[in-house]
Amino acid sequence: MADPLIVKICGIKTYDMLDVAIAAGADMVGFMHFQRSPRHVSIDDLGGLISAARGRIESCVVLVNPDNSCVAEVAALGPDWIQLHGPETPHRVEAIRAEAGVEIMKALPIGGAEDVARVAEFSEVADRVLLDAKPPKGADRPGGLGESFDWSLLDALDPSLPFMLSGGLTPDNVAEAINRVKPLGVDVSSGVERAPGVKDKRLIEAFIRNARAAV
Ligand SMILES: O=C(O)c1ccccc1N[C@@H]1O[C@H](COP(=O)(O)O)[C@@H](O)[C@H]1O
Repeated sequence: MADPLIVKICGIKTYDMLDVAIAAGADMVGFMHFQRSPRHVSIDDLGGLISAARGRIESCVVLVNPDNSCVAEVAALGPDWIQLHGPETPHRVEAIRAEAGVEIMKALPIGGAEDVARVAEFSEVADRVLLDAKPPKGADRPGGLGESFDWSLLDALDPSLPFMLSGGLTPDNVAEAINRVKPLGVDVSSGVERAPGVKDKRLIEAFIRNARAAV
């Protein structure tokens, strides 16, 4: 039997939406810790959200090119995962993984064949890779822009490399994405919001329902 699809709802900021994601059957939630994000959660608030998730759903804190003190501070809160969503090199991912002692998901921007060619080196040093759309030049953040990428680029990927898919997923396109790309899991933020940083219960439920129905 195929592995069950992992569904991650990212950019959760409130206890209500954490409860919604859990009740709707998500496997993971992501909390952003990046000042420029409309989903930014402070260190103080992260602690409470991670504790509220513990034992109910896997939690993941999203960081962008963090320094060692930020990694240590976040790891001490006890999330299941840290997602690295910046320009971290394979060497840096390896160092953070050793330092943090939690599982590491490395997000990689995909905009062309050269980006697909780099996935394998990160698969060796991270516990999981997440493939996201490459942000346009001048974007003020490296993700969470609701932009998708050309999924056919992934045809060139070694089929033995598992990955999660993100970037512009919505309740309307998630089934098509799953059938086309056959990812280990799917990750969404903007596509389940009614405004930047404001999650919508019905969209979260529809996203998870449509993702589960696709497999
Ligand atoms: O959400 C953000 O603002 C963000 C900021 C910096 C790095 C990553 C960010 N979000 C992550 O990007 C992917 C795709 O998001 P979307 O569904 O296209 O909006 C996802 O992992 C977000 O959590």
